[in-house]
Parts: sequence; C-alpha cells; structure tokens
Amino acid sequence: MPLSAPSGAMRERVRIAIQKSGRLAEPARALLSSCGLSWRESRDRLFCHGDSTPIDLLLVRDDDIPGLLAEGTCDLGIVGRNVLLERASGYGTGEVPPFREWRGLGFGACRLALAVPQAWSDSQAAALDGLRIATSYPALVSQWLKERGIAADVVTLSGSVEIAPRLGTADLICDIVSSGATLAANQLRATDIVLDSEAVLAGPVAPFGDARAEIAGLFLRRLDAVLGLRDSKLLMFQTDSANVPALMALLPDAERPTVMQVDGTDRVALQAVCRGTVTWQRLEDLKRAGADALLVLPVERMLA
Ligand SMILES: Nc1ncnc2c1ncn2[C@@H]1O[C@H](COP(=O)(O)OP(=O)(O)OP(=O)(O)O)[C@@H](O)[C@H]1O
Ligand SMILES: O=P(O)(O)OC[C@H]1O[C@H](OP(=O)(O)OP(=O)(O)O)[C@H](O)[C@@H]1O
Ligand SMILES: [Mg+2]
Repeated sequence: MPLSAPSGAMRERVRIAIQKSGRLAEPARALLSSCGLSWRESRDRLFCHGDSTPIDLLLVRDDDIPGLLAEGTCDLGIVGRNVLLERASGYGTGEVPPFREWRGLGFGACRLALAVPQAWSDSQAAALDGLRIATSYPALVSQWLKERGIAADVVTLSGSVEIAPRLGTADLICDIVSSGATLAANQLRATDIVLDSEAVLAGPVAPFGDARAEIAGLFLRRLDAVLGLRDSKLLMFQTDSANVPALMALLPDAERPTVMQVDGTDRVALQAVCRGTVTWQRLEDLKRAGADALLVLPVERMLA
C-alpha cells in the first residue's frame, strides 16, 4: 500500500503518527493501547497495521509529524505542543495551518523558556533589545519577541543550545526546560516562559469527509474516557447512616455516590468515583469522620 496520499484522498483507515523512539514514544503507545488499539508489531519498520481497529501507526521523528499532517500522509499525530506550534508559527500571516491541537495528553510536560547567564542581574535580563538569542524554536521565539516589541536577533541552532552563551555565539537562549538540570549545569537561569508544553493529539483543522470521520470519532470518545479517568479512583467504605452528610462534605469530587443500606442495620456501604487524588491524608480524614473498611481501587474504564 503506498503511504503517501494527497490530503484530499478518500481513505477507510486512520493513520496516527507517533515518535519512533524518544521521550514520547512509549507513553504514546501506552495511551493508544489503553484506548483499545493494537497493531501487528514492527518497531524496526515505519508502519504498523492496526489489528483491533482500522487505525494504523506511523513511526517517525517527532519533528516530521506536523509536516506529515500538513501533507495528509497521516491523519492524526502525537507530538509535543512545542513542535506543533513551532511549525504552525512558521505559517505566514493570512495562512492558516491545516493542523491544530485536538487534545492535551498529560505527559511530556516541559516549558520553552528564555534563560540567561546566572551572573546577569534582573534588569540586564529584562533588556533584550539588540541581544542574540540561541534557540531551536526560531518561529515561536520570533513571535514572542514581536508580540512584546523586542528587537533581538534569533540565532537558530538544532541542538546543544545551552552552550551557546559560553561559546559566544549568543547572549542568551530559549530552550526546553524540565527539571532545570541542564540550565544549572551550564550556569544559566530561566527568566520568561514562552510556552507551557505537553504531548498533544494533533489533527486536521477541516473535518474528515470519508470513513475516517467515524473512526476518529470513536477513537476520540475512547481517548476522552481514558483521559477523564486518569487520576480517578473508586472509593468504597462503610459507615453509620448518621455520618453520611459529614463524609460527603469531605468528598466534593465524588461523582454520583451510591449509598446502600447494609441489611438489618443502620449501617451503609458507600461507593463513589473520585476525580481528585485520594491521598493518605484524605483517607485518615474520612476514617476520623466515621468511615471504615476503606478501599481505594483504580478505575480502568467507564462508559457513561
Ligand atoms: N527534558 C524534557 N523533559 C520532558 N519533556 C521533554 C524534555 N525534552 C523534550 N521534551 C518533550 O518531548 C518531546 C520529544 O523529545 P525528544 O528529546 O525525544 O525529541 P527528539 O530528540 O527531537 O526526538 P526525535 O529523534 O524523534 O527527533 C519534545 O519535543 C518535548 O515536547
Ligand atoms: O531541564 P532538563 O530536565 O535538564 O531538560 C532539558 C533538556 O532536555 C532536552 O534535551 P535532551 O536531554 O533531550 O538532549 P538533546 O539536547 O539531545 O535534545 C532539552 O533540549 C534540554 O536540553
Ligand atoms: Mg526531534
């Protein structure tokens, strides 16, 4: 089967591009698996045929995903917001990128941030006119500077950006920051955040005009169910009926709790899906308010 297809071509299967290897590769696969997708495995090749659903995988470099979406070679992609928006910012004024973010996926969190040498004072770091900024994200940085009326020069580097100030090729940098260890190791400190990023599901701006619409719709419904349940837990306990109002006040995030009478007693068993984190502290508060036999269970799937 030829993999290239003009964006207007009719197709009966959906292709999702993910990173072949790197930070987003495993979490992207795990997320797709939790949506019930499976493939004939072929990690060393670039294409995995979908088994359980008509959804195939393209394994590529993350930087290629926006371009593959734009040309219609893939229908959906999982990529960092930083990479997606860098490509989108490269479109000229009046041009609309043919792709957009469909969903934030809650992994691959990082920031695109300006960073200056640690020795700089705050006032030095605030006066960027005429300075050189090294980055792998020239379009996003140029847009950020333009929005603020700052006339700085953008020096594009494809990697090892943090070393540029020491080499003298730039005065400051704008790069991905997560723990901050790389900045610290290079005697830099972050100042402004240009973008808060995470992995996103990207898809076309225009709706699919063929069988892909239904397939993508089914996938999105599953994805939303999985994402919505991410931190959810099923909480179960027993208590005296009189304690229920006080216990419910401790569970503002409990959805439609079920309260069942325990036969022949004034005791009740209560179960509820909690959207927030159920910490030890919360369990101890519930115990003090009269709950016992507390159980916290993971929620795998929920179809409302
Ligand atoms: N230190 C980090 N912590 C968390 N997320 C990060 C970090 N660095 C990058 N990311 C996010 O993960 C994405 C992929 O990063 P990775 O380092 O795997 O990319 P890459 O080296 O460009 O991979 P490829 O070989 O596919 O081009 C980045 O675009 C960003 O969204
Ligand atoms: O704040 P930190 O946790 O230190 O992470 C930030 C670093 O992570 C990424 O680089 P990576 O480790 O992927 O190496 P690369 O330069 O080869 O992309 C990014 O380009 C930063 O250099
Ligand atoms: Mg890359």
